[in-house]
Amino acid sequence: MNVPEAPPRPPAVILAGGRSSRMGRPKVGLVLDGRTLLDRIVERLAPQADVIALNLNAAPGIDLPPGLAVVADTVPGYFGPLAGILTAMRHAAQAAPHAAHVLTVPADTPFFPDDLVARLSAAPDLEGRIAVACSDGEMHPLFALWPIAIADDLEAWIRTDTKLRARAFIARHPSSTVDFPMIDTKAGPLDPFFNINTPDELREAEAWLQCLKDRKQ
Ligand SMILES: Nc1nc2c(ncn2[C@@H]2O[C@H](COP(=O)(O)OP(=O)(O)OP(=O)(O)O)[C@@H](O)[C@H]2O)c(=O)[nH]1
Ligand SMILES: [Mg+2]
Repeated sequence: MNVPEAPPRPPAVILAGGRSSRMGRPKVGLVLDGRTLLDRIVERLAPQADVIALNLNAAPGIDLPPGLAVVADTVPGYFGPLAGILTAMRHAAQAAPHAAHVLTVPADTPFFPDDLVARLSAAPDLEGRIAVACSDGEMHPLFALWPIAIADDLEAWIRTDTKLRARAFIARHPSSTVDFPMIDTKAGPLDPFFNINTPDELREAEAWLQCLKDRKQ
């Protein structure tokens, strides 16, 4: 019997290298219903990814799980999320030398889909292509599979471009967008890529989490 082969799980890097200035403290350590965001992200990522690393440029303010590699930006200076993506590519080239793509997910988005990798990696003609998530008509450039081979181009872009928009970088390369559905809850549709940037959004996330729990009962 031919059992279809599962696609290889990519190396993954959790992006948490920003300043968290709107929140006022590192977002990885925020507690949502008794568990840190980092815990929640790692739990959701673990079945989908091969090796997992955490991109950080400052102390996280919490104890990190043992075995989680921590990588600071390879081009220091807070050049934005693209610097974290470059760091992810450089790290993956070392930590998973046979991988063609690296997955990135930001640390502040606790409800991201548990079939993120399955669906991104099913994008047609993936070789050499960026596969990026999208919901409700909006692209989420930090949820993507990135060809590791474009690291040098990204580094040159970071060193020369002034705006450093992830969408503009994606437009330089072949890419596919993969659409993810909203999650139905009794309070209305929840975007699985809802992200937490402010204390108000942390409270909102608590409310959404309750809706998700009610949904399971
Ligand atoms: N490596 C790296 N990641 C960054 C940088 N700036 C933002 N990010 C990451 O990009 C993602 C989206 O950024 P934001 O949601 O704005 O997070 P932030 O920059 O920490 O928060 P603010 O300072 O409030 O804007 C988060 O996962 C950040 O950690 C950076 O300079 N370097
Ligand atoms: Mg954010």
